[in-house]
Amino acid sequence: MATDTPKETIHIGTRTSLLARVQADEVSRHLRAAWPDKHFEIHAMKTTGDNNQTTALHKFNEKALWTQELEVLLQKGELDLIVHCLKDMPTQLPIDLEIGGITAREDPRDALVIKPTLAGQYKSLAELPEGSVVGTSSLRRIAQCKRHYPHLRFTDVRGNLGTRLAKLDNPESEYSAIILAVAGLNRLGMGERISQHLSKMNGGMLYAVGQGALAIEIRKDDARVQTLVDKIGDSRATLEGLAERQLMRTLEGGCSVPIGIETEWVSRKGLLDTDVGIGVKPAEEYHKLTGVAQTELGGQTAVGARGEERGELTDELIMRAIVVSLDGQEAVEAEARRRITSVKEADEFGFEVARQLVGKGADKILKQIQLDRGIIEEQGNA
Ligand SMILES: NCc1[nH]cc(CCC(=O)O)c1CC(=O)O
Repeated sequence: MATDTPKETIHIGTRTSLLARVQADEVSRHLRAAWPDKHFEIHAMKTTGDNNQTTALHKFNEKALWTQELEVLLQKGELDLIVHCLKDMPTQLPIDLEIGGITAREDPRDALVIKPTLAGQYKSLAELPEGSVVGTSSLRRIAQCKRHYPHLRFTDVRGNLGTRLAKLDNPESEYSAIILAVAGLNRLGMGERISQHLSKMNGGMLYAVGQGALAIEIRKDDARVQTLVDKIGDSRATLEGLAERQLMRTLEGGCSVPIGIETEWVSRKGLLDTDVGIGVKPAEEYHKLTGVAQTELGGQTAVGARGEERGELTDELIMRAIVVSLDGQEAVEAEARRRITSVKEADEFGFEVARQLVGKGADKILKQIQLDRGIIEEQGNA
């Protein structure tokens, strides 16, 4: 009779919130399906961010608010991988750790959730009456909202997702609505509470770098764990996530700075109607921007995907980004599109869009925010 050799155990770290546990479960389920001969064990622990629910997030100097305690265990070998919301990860990781992969991204948009007693009457930020209080602690959300909805007021709301919803739902609370990530609500099965899905096109709100994506942090050069992660990573989510983070890193953003982003993949095979270079983009300019080939079609200059010539799909990433001043008065926007097939290209693309933003004055907005923050914090300490 064959003796059962014990399965190798892989230790997964996560935070203790319900959302964090659901996310770790999701990743562990994918890992188990991909690696049935291994045993995956989840360990949940509190981080600095979990232990302090009152201080406004942007007042923390420590950027590794949600990650550090777990990273120490990963470094010691007590954990083999950590599941994080990509959005909560600092752009600079400890030198000996890295992102091993990013799984398929949930809906990255922001969501408007309205107080139950008002939800029948109002459906969007634009409809909320003058002076309504919207709860959010995110400078990015506040700055973009102030820009488009000067009739609303914004107040901090902290705590995990359940706590925030409970504060909103309390009929005595000041909040008429709160803004949360769609992804968190969906993962907890509360997507039906969403009144409005916000985007650049709908409400003029761009999401946070990494929002809606789960990243798996591992020890650098840990080939054993990297092999496990490779089977569950999603190449598009990984490349777009890394491109977004490179933009943020270049702008030295961190989660405390109002940078909004949208990334979108476009798959193209052959010529698209919109590529015919009449009334759209001069083909030559398009070629310079994208490297995509030009052809002559019945006297008209047209541009077509290089992929057509080789009979393959061309994957292009569109990135839209915005940097907004805290009062919403100033904003700088950029948009670019490029074929991305490697981490190197993703990094270059993020860097290029960041440079475009700086060229338009984003650095001045960011500098002013640093100055303002100094003043705000001094007042807070008085
Ligand atoms: N610490 C905030 C945080 N980090 C990740 C999410 C949502 C889920 C995600 O972006 O994957 C949230 C809550 C929110 O913004 O509503």
